[in-house]
Order: sequence, then structure tokens, then C-alpha cells
Amino acid sequence: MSSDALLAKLRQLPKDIDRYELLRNLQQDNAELFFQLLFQHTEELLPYVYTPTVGQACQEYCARGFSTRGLYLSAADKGRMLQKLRAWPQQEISLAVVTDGERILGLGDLGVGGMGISEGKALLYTVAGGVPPCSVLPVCLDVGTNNKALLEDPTYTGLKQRRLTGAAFDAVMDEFMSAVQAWRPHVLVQFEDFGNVNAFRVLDRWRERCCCFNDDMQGTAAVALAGLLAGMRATGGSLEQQTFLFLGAGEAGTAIGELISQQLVRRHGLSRQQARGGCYYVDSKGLVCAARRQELQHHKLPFAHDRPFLPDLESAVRQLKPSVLIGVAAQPGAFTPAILSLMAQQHQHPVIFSLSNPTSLAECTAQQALEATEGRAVFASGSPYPPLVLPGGRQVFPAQANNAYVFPAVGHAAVLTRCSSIPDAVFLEAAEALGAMSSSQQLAQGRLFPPLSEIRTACEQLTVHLVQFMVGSGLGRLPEGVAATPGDAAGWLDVVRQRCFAPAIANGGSRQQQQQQGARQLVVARSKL
Ligand SMILES: O=C([O-])CC(=O)C(=O)O
Ligand SMILES: [Mg+2]
Repeated sequence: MSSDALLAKLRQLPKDIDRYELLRNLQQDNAELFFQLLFQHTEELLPYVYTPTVGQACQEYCARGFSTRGLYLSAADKGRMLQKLRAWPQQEISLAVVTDGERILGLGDLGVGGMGISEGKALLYTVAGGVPPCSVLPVCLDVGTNNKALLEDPTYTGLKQRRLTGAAFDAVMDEFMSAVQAWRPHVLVQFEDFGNVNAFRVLDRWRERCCCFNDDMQGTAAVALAGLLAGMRATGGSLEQQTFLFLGAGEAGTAIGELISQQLVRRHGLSRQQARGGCYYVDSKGLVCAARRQELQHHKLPFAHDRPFLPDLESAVRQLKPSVLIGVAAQPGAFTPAILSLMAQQHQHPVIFSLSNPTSLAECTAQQALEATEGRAVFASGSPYPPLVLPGGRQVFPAQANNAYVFPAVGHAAVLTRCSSIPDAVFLEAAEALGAMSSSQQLAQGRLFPPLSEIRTACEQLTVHLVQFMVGSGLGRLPEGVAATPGDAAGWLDVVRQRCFAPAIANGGSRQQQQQQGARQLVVARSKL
């Protein structure tokens, strides 16, 4: 079938999940056509293979019987993980995206259905980053599930046991991390959608020992900070003058607050404590504050300020008068019209970021944010919204502050330079560079980031920037014989990329041949698309 015929067929399908399935099957049968379609129609197709549709795909993953391109490793493989990796048909893996399925988007514990999220993220490395698909390995680590419906579902293919916790979980995770590095010594590991309890511990344990990052903490924080910096350009504001209020004090929320604080330290001369002092959190029990210190989880403590307790978001908005409101709690509708109007009364250009995914879990829609604020809000969401026209006739393209703008460039740059570890400084660099990309005309239209149709160019620019930063700061190095500075950035990046990925393209196992052919053409033809 031609790409036009396929696209026509896809558009006629009744549901987004059917489109997801069609594209998934196409990837299996004709990877080259699949990637070509995604390259040419990125803005239209990405929401089917990635957020938001991927959320439903993960929920129905086993029931629909999707067969995966990724690798399942389970607690039952303990002692044999390296063996399983060595038997894997793709031996030239440079990046692994791993989830344990405990917190898939805002949807919670989806067990091995989480494989869909690793696959979706892996795709973006190719679609946005230009990384050959055969170099990226989606992994799902099955440590059980606490999702009762899944445990009782006869179609569920994962381990039918409650999740391992504590030392038992750590032992599985440790074996995976050691095995993957023994198998591919310079591999980058991206942690994705782990639950709060494990996400912090796993990152702390590994971040200085190998090349890894947590996308929901560091990737999301970088895209949120980039959005804030772009928002400041749009309104003429300054980051240090803002008061930030978060709904949700989990991994994403506190990571965003920490990165904002680091930016305030590095660019505005604040102390870390002063910087954190401008970030407030409301969690399920109310304002995170000093009076609650005894019962707070460790990661919330830096933000437990000496302030009277407030029971809910509305009272916090009323009292604290935040200029920036960020939703990361997966509580749909939590940014009520009353709260949004209050923000508009208190500030000329309130910043409203409704970051929870997928769309059904967003704290408010683009329309709601802009209506309640007479179109004055600076808005961004995690999942995409279509353009809208405000009462005065102004057209707005709601910004999508999704970590998809960051992780493909960070991961790609880390692999190209064989980075030994990825400190937060890399994410600060990424945030500043991404936050400066939209032109003033784009900002006036609400676009805090380049449109998805230009995500490849944006990602390429960001990758070049980060490669130079990583080399310049001694975190990594360029392959032998590559000029240190790019004359023409795109051409230079192609040279670096071909050096790094050539073995992956030349020596793949037979099972992946088609994908690899697609990948080869992808690298060669990228500039022509
Ligand atoms: O996957 C996405 O769209 C963004 C993300 O990491 C999350 O919500 O967990
Ligand atoms: Mg995620």
C-alpha cells in the first residue's frame, strides 16, 4: 500500500487506538514506510504512537495481544539477565529505555503493559533524534503488579504477584543495570515511569556510576524550565520574580522545583535555600510546610517552608498568590475555573502548566486556562491540544511541554560522546537552549517550543549544543577524527552519528534486517525528508 493510501485508511479509522494498532503493525511489516510516514506527518501521527494514545495502548496491551519489539526481563530471570541480553538478536544497542510499569503516565500501575511506554519513547529517539531504530532497546522489567484488575485478568501476561519492594526490588534492578553495562559498556539507560518510591532511589544509586537519567524527573524538569524561560521571554518577566505553586509533590514536581532552583542559583545569584523558598507544593494532604515535617517523604523536605498550613489548592492560590501554577498530580479538572480566575486576578500573565498525561488526566484544558484568564495566560500542557481561536480572533497554538523535546537530544548526545554520567548541568543547558528556540512571533501565538512538525530540527540543534557542552565540560569526547566544532551543524552531526552508529547499521541480526535497512536509509536520507 502506498503511503497516501495508508494515511487515508488511518484517517478513516473510528478510534485513536485503532490508529495506534495500524501504525504498530506497519512498523512490524514495513519499518521503512512506517518511519517515512512519521517523518513526513510527525505532528499528525505522533499523538497516536506516543502520548496520549500510548496510555490507552498500555492499559490494553495484554488484552489486545500486542507483540513487542522490546525485551521483557522479569524477577524470575534473576541470575540470567546477562545471558538473556547476550541472546538478544540486536547486539549493537546504544540506548535502553526501561520501565517497571508502576506509574505509566498519570495512569498508575499497568504492569507489563508499560512496555508500550518504553516502545513509544524508543520511537522518538528515531523520529526526533534520527537514531537508528536498531540501536534503541525498549525494556520492561517485570517485578509484579499491584493492579488488582490485571492480577485477575486471564489475558495478563506478566508475573501474577504483588510488586517486589525494597531490597528485593533493588536486587532485580541492580542485576539489570550491571548486566546491561556488562553487555554494552557505553549504553545509555533511560529510566521511565517508575513509581515515586523507586524513581528517586534508583536515580540516586546510578546517576554517578553510569550514563543514565530519569526522564520523568530530569527530562520533564528541563522541558518545564524551558517553557518557563520561553514564557518569560513572551511576557517580559524574570524567573527570579516568580512564585511557583505545584499541585503534586512527586518525582516530576519536585524535580522541576529543583531544576528551577538550580537555574536561579546559576543565573540569578540566589542561594539554593532562597531559590527553593519560591517553590510551594500542595499534595494530597494540603500545603507542604514545616508543620508537616514529621510525616513528609524525604524529597519534599527541601520545600517544607515555615508557613501556616493551607488545606487545599484554592486556599494556597489565594494566600500565596503564585504567578506560576504547575499541575503534576494527575487530577483532572483540579485547576477549576475559580482557581484559574483567581490566577488571572492576581497576575497580568499568569503561567498555567497543566502537565499531567494523558489528556484525560490534565489539570485543565488549554481552552479552560485561556477562557478563565481572558486569553492572558501563558499555557502549556503535557499532552497535545489543537489550536484554538480566542474571542477577539487571536489564534493560539497551545504549547506541549512534553519531555519528548528533551530526552531524545540528551540521550543521543550522551551516546555520541560516550558520556560517563549525566549531571543536572546537562538538563539546565538543554532547558536554556530549548527555551530560546521559539521566535517572538511563535511566542505571541502561544508556541513556547517549536511546533512538533519541526521537532527534528529542534532536536538536532539541541543535540549539537549538548554534544559540545558534554565535550567542553569533560563529560564525554568526540569519536577520533571528528572536527571539534561544527561548521555546518547538520552535516557535522551526521558525521558524528555515522561514526557511532555505523556498526549498528552494518552488523545487525537477521531478525531485525528490515528495521536496519530502514535505519540505514533513514540516516542517509534524513536531510532529504
Ligand atoms: O510520556 C510522556 O508523554 C511524558 C512522560 O514522560 C510522562 O507523562 O510520564
Ligand atoms: Mg514518563
